[in-house]
Amino acid sequence: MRAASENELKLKSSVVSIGAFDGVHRGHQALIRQMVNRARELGVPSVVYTFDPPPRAYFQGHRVLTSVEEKLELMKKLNVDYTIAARFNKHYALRPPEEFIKELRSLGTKEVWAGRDFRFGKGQEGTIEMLSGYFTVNIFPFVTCEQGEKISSTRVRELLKQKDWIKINHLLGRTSVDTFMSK
Ligand SMILES: Cc1cc2nc3c(=O)[nH]c(=O)nc-3n(C[C@H](O)[C@H](O)[C@H](O)COP(=O)(O)O)c2cc1C
Ligand SMILES: Nc1ncnc2c1ncn2[C@@H]1O[C@H](COP(=O)(O)OP(=O)(O)OP(=O)(O)O)[C@@H](O)[C@H]1O
Repeated sequence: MRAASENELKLKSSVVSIGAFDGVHRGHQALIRQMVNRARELGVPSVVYTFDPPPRAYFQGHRVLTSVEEKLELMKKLNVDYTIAARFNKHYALRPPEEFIKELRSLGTKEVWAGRDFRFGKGQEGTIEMLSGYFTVNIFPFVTCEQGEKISSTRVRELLKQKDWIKINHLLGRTSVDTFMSK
């Protein structure tokens, strides 16, 4: 797997998932596995397009669950071919959805895999509907925990405040104490 900044990577074809993926929790993992399987099926590279820092950390000062280095490692374990970690700053956040779509086209994007709440571009103006005008967009169903609640980075952050390691590990699908104890 290779890491790249935005605009550097050009591909003839690919299947792509885009998101903050902070925590790389079980919901993210399931979505990415599905995207990787689909890329294999089509015989094209799989791409995760993520952000450093996560947009919520940038705008709302939320605690970052996964460093960019750890995220790259986790994507490698999920057999992702390319992970793009775009530097999310003032300039980047102002990019209109059309510009982001242009960038996705330069990745030869054949299919996008995302959850139904996915938004992108300046002021979150970009929608799944807009994306569907350019690419085949597949909506992946939300993975929930036993209580039926959607697994989310937000939920992991809440549990972190309560130091509920058992639930955190359950939502992440891995042991996390070492990672978070040091922060
Ligand atoms: C080019 C670009 C510009 C963005 N600008 C904003 C913004 O102005 N405000 C905002 O809240 N989020 C912005 N975002 C972040 C998205 O709303 C969203 O968090 C991101 O696409 C990741 O999706 P996810 O939240 O489902 O992980 C931007 C994303 C992209 C790709
Ligand atoms: N539980 C889940 N099951 C399947 N897909 C998910 C799940 N949670 C998020 N996704 C998808 O993963 C991508 C990245 O999502 P994102 O990083 O915003 O995760 P999140 O857990 O919803 O974060 P936050 O709680 O900060 O909003 C999006 O396409 C989103 O729809």
